[in-house]
Amino acid sequence: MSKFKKIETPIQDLYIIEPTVFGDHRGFFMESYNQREFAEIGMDMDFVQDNHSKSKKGTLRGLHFQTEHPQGKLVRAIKGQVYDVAVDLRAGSDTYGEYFGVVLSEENKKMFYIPEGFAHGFLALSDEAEFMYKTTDYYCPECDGGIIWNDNNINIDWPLKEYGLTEDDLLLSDKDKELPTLKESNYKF
Ligand SMILES: Cc1cn([C@H]2C[C@H](O)[C@@H](COP(=O)(O)OP(=O)(O)O[C@H]3O[C@@H](C)C(=O)[C@@H](O)[C@H]3O)O2)c(=O)[nH]c1=O
Repeated sequence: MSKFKKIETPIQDLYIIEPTVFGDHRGFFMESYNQREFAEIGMDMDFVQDNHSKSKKGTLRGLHFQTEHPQGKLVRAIKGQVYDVAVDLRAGSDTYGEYFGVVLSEENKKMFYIPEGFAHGFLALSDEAEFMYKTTDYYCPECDGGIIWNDNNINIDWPLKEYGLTEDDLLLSDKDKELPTLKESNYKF
């Protein structure tokens, strides 16, 4: 049996992955990725890049995708917690324009697999949040695509109030403040 548990979400091909955590008097050990064990649960992809970012509470990064060289992403929080969101942008998908969000934290150790064809973003919920992820294709700055975080039609229920945040507290990059709505961009993979 695989060391990784694959949990379905309401959106096809979008999965939460739970690792097996071995705790003892020293702390814990877990495999955060194992190609063979992932293949056992039907997740047979090749990762080529690992990323690590640190964010202050209220930082919102997203919603991002690459138009060419789309990236599948295996994401997790290694410090603090984030609300992580994927938006389905696959042409012909029954759930096109719909999102699914999940809290990923240092404590719950959940991972989220976001396949190619989705926009991705997250909100840092703890004073500091460190985020690590693997990607199936390389970073391509000239392929940058994105959708604005508060798109009315996608209507993401970002958990601001629950974490003592207001919209005024949000920290966004200049680039992310200027992203179009899904309607404006009409992007489909
Ligand atoms: C994403 C990325 C950025 N960079 C550089 C470019 C820039 O100078 C600096 C910060 O880049 P950004 O502002 O785009 O970083 P950020 O806003 O954290 O972008 C990331 O957001 C999350 C939600 C994702 O899903 C990722 O795929 C990626 O788009 O890091 C790389 O060198 N390699 C990379 O893979």
